[in-house]
Amino acid sequence: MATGRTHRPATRSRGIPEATVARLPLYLRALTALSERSVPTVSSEELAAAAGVNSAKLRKDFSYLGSYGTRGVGYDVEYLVYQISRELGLTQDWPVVIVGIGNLGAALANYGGFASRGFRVAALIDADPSMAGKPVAGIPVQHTDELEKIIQDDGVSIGVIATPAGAAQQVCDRLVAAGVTSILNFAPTVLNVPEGVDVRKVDLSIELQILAFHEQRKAGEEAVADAGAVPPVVARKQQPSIDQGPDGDVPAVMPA
Ligand SMILES: NC(=O)c1ccc[n+]([C@@H]2O[C@H](COP(=O)([O-])OP(=O)(O)OC[C@H]3O[C@@H](n4cnc5c(N)ncnc54)[C@H](O)[C@@H]3O)[C@@H](O)[C@H]2O)c1
Repeated sequence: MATGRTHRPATRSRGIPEATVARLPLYLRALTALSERSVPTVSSEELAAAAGVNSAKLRKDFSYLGSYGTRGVGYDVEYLVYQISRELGLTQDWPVVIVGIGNLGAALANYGGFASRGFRVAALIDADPSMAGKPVAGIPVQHTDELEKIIQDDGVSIGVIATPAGAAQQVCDRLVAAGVTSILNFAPTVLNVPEGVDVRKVDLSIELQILAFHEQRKAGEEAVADAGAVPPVVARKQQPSIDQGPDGDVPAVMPA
């Protein structure tokens, strides 16, 4: 769900395009829901609808995984969950640190969905000395003085930045210098990172601005229709609908 900046090429070394990688979590989410309902198999059409992706694109994506399904039966749900999890690197535990334990950092720390997807919150770090030792989501907050030690001791490679924008670059530099190679940035600022470090950026206000743009356009079209003019059907058809990205999928935030 993040708009990202990455130094990786558009196609990963194992030949899976980045656009496919960005859709794998959508398939996994839909498959996990099917698995929880003990559904054994699923057709490409059903899974595509559940993931909000076009079914031809889904079949193409799965062909990169070497998964073709069985004609008349579909895909084995459990096996696909395993295959996609393995491809995304989720079959191993990923310790994650969250830096900046304010409103957002605390909400992220309390979110149970990380752990259930293989992301263990290894540490919560904040610059405010009065927070040190106070538990958030059952984990004591540690001071930023400890940042390098925590990352090295825990072998952390993923850092989440939830500090004010003005502190984000400095936090990012420290994380990277300590060995972090993937950053999820919630602060509204562009981070500069060296080659080999991936940054994904989440900004919900940008998403709202995009929705506002579409709302404004819809309102304009309704005004034209109300005035008795012919609605611009052709122009509308050429645009993705508001619940679809340009690829026909439904990201909350456009994949990079
Ligand atoms: N991406 C989004 O959709 C989204 C949504 C909400 C907030 N935000 C952003 O997330 C950030 C946090 O928002 P918030 O409401 O939680 O703010 P907040 O003020 O409640 O929390 C910020 C925390 O960061 C800590 N901090 C400040 N400098 C630090 C540093 N150098 N190292 C470590 N910790 C430091 C502060 O002590 C504080 O606890 C802001 O940048 C905000 O704009 C993004």
